[in-house]
Amino acid sequence: MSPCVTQTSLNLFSTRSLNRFTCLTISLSRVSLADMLPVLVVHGGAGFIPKERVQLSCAGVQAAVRGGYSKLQGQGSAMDAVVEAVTLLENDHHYNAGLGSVLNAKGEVEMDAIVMDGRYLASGAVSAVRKVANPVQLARLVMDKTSHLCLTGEGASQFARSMGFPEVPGESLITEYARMRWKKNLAADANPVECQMGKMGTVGAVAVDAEGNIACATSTGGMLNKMEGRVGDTACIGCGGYADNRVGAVSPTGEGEAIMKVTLARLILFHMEQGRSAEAAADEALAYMKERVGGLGGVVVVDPQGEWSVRFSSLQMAWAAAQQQTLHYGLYTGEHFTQNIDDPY
Ligand SMILES: NC(=O)C[C@H](N)C(=O)O
Repeated sequence: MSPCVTQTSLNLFSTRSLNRFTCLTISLSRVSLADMLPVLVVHGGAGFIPKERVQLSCAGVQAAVRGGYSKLQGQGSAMDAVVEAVTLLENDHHYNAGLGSVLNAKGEVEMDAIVMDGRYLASGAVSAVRKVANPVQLARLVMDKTSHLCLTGEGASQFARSMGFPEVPGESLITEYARMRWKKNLAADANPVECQMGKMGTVGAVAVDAEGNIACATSTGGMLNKMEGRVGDTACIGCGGYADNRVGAVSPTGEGEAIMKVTLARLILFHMEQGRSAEAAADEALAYMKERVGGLGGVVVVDPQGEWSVRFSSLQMAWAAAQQQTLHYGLYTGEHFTQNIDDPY
């Protein structure tokens, strides 16, 4: 189909002085739906990334968006794309998901993940799961092979074994960096939540495929030095993710307990149902979370037309998006770079 873009404007502005949120909007007028789709948006966690990890954190989200977008350009669905992107990020030790997850109070890895398919409101999740390299793929199996929405702990492990899902030694998911941060936060005067806000790193993705189907996926090691058995927002539908073909999809990151209190993903879609744009809805919900429960975080959002938004109330969030053969990416407030998706890094 020949492109019928008659006017495309890219608005990027920081409203930091007003509300301290990064505001990023792709606003397009008179663009056919076929030109806007497919689209994939990926995040690598809201927080602050130490200088020495910035470059690789940014490279990781770009690689993930390229991997997921190539699925969308082939026969892949939105679900295939978000699972591919999140799998790549789980395998990258620079993020708090899969390999490199933060450790719980006992010094062990326990992870949460969710997927949601906007066609049927189908969803699958795992919580407090161990010895699994790619929890997002196990979450997809929960969706595809069970009548349940979430399996936890040992039950999730048993299900994984029954499906022949590969088990890895728990130790193999632990990095030196994660162990160092765990030790540091064992000190009596430590503040793990504060420290975590310093370096978050949950990963997530939202996508709309060429058919207009919408999906989301999120994966995390949770909060630093959390209690054993703690279940965070990521495993909970409407909190750590939501996708509905009629409205859009959201993948959040941030302080899990705050996200759960305001059911952040569903709250954003509720605002979109009331007529707000993806950007305005995200902005309103993040502001509400901050004001009502003092929580910081970030989100990636898409709507059925392929309009997308990246918003965060934290200092940074590594993100990347792919649409119309263009790679978009950024990290700091107000930052937005673009390049052809086929060009080298
Ligand atoms: N890094 C994060 O985004 C943490 C995640 N939301 C959790 O609380 O489990």
